[in-house]
Amino acid sequence: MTTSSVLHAENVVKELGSGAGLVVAVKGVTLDLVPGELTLLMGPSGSGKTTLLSILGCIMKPTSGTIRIADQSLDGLSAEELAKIRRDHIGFIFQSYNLFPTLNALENVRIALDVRGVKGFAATSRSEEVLREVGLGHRLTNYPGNLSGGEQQRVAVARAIASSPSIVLADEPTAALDSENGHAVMSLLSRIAKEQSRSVLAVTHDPRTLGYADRVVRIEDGRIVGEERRPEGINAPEITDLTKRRKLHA
Ligand SMILES: Nc1ncnc2c1ncn2[C@@H]1O[C@H](COP(=O)(O)OP(=O)(O)OP(=O)(O)O)[C@@H](O)[C@H]1O
Repeated sequence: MTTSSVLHAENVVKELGSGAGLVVAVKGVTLDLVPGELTLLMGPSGSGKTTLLSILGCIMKPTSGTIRIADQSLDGLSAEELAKIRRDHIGFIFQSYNLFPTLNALENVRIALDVRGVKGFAATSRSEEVLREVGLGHRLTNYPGNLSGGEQQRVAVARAIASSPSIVLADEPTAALDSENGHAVMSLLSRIAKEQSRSVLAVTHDPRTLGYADRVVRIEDGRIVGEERRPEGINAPEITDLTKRRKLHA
């Protein structure tokens, strides 16, 4: 475990199914997430990416192994205690955005604060603030049906960061987006990691995302088979360019 690690997973194993259908989806994964980095988790279909993400996000308990988040071990915690860790430390972003269709952009973000006990004016102003941060200050009252896919995913990013989690987990965040919106969302995730010192981990198959990564972790058949660090600054020109484009489209 590194001293600055906000999440440490040690020798995590996850079995799914039972009897003849038993699958060992994760086979002894050790992984650290540190602030300020965008890490990509890449691997073929069925390699255990979503299962591992669910365990790191306290959605699923490992069969064995340990997870520490913000220096707290998750061993033996009840479902309620895990839910509290999740609420306090983790923001999620999904491939299909998972917005409520009957709530507007502001309300979709506000609801994430509401479940954390932030209500009233504080919740509204924080929701506006994060929607502005993701370039959607002019779309506060739009419903998901009246937003593009890229805009919906940016609402989902705003919702994920509204409560200032130290860890943001994203499952295929660009899979449903066209090229330009995919780049804009990755640029945003990179910015969230760097400027706000969060640990962002994104599961992806998408080669367009590579230029934004600080680190790429490769998983095959439930095991981490490789890890590369991207040289400092490799993505800087692209991000600058795409950030400008994002602003133009905002
Ligand atoms: N509920 C389950 N019961 C049994 N096996 C399961 C279950 N869920 C997933 N699996 C198996 O566990 C393995 C890992 O699945 P997982 O969804 O984590 O992979 P993935 O890398 O995210 O795949 P994809 O890229 O296709 O989403 C696969 O072999 C899958 O078939």
